[in-house]
Amino acid sequence: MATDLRLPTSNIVLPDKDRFLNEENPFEAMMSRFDRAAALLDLDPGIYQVLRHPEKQITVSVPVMMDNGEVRVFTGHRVLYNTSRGPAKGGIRFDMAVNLDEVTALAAWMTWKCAVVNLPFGGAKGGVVCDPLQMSVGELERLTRRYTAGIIDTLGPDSDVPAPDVNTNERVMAWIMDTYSMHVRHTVTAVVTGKPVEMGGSLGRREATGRGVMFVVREALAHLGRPMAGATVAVQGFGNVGSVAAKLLAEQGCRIVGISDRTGGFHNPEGIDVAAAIAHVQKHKSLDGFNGGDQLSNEELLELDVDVLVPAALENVITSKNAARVKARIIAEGANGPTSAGADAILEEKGIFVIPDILANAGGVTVSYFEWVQDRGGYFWSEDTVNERLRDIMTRSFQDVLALSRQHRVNMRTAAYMLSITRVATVHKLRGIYA
Ligand SMILES: NC(=O)C1=CN([C@@H]2O[C@H](COP(=O)(O)OP(=O)(O)OC[C@H]3O[C@@H](n4cnc5c(N)ncnc54)[C@H](O)[C@@H]3O)[C@@H](O)[C@H]2O)C=CC1
Ligand SMILES: O=C(O)CCC(=O)C(=O)O
Repeated sequence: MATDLRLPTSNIVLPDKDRFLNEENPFEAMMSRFDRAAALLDLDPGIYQVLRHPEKQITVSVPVMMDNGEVRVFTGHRVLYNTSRGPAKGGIRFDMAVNLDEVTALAAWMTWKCAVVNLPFGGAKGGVVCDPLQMSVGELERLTRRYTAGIIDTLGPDSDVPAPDVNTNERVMAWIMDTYSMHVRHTVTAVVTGKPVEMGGSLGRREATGRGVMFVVREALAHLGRPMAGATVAVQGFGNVGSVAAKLLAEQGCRIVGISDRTGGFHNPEGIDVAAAIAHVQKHKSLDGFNGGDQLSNEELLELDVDVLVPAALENVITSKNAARVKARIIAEGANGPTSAGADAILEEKGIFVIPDILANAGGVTVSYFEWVQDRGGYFWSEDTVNERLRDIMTRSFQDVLALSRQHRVNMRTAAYMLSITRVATVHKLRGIYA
């Protein structure tokens, strides 16, 4: 007879949700999806309580000597949401909008994301409240090193492994790796992923999130019986995720008819030259001044009549305020949390097929996992091997979530949460721990 893994029923009172009432609070957005899936799973009440709370929240003050001699003190956070399945994994962002609720939500999303693609990681996220676009390279390096020193106790290849996110990149990861290695007095490449290839980074990591978006869009179009060739696509955000997704979707025959970044966007029904847009951004740091077609706002881009919409910039760009006007047939969430919980029902009613963030943008952390494996093994793979293994994981995960959504007659987001919560809860039960 199989071992009974059920835990004793808990009588802990449900937490007060009042402090998360705002539709656009990312933690609320995450938690309302979690609650819906948990209810369908009939989750053990004790495990339900555990999974509603972050394991650890760290806040540090980060003093930095600016180039003009002034000392400024920045605030940084690192949140470990759940580590039952393995070391905490998740990016670090530098942005003025960073706050503890947002970082906690992003850390929870990392937990579900790693589980949905079945990586042996827990979830974490970090952030520093700053405007990196206004800082010199020297100031950014000092900020990064001091922030790393502030959170050093959590970091390590077996405990907490950062990666790039909004406004951070390979260079920032190199500084984190170096600062950590100096503290422990030997080189530890596996303490961060998304590093330069020359120092233990993986081939294919830079493109991995956008490539993963391309793979799930390909699966979704096939599922809906639509051809990839000629499918029209609009992409919001033209950074790491958006620009690579646009490039690879165009290579697959899609027509990229809309792109945007923080400076605004362009619409061209004939198709935008994505390579030229990437070259423009490399030279000018934004799409501003690019000759890409008719100018349009970010709000208008989201409402274009396209086959596929890829929000790949920020949270909460599709909310109950504009969801009714979204005309895309498929939304592939390249960003984390681009759709508010309030928008979910509206999109579902309109019959829009949403590939949720925790699945659609999991390509990045999947290749981060490959990088961690390669660093620990000291043996590096070819780019083709990385891309093939990424394709296999993204395709299989899409099909796993689709099968569950059909079985339970729920949308893809609820199915993705159900799959990942089940995987995390199962490990909690097996380990016999509540925290
Ligand atoms: N880099 C990665 O591997 C992963 C990133 N993500 C998520 O994807 C999203 C984008 O991340 P990255 O591409 O890495 O960041 P990035 O910093 O490389 O690019 C961000 C892009 O968004 C644009 N943007 C900023 N504010 C905007 C606004 N108000 N309206 C329109 N566009 C705006 C920027 O101009 C830039 O083009 C974030 O939600 C991030 O958490 C998710 C998984 C992995
Ligand atoms: O590559 C990673 O470890 C995490 C990337 C990330 O922050 C994300 O998927 O949101």
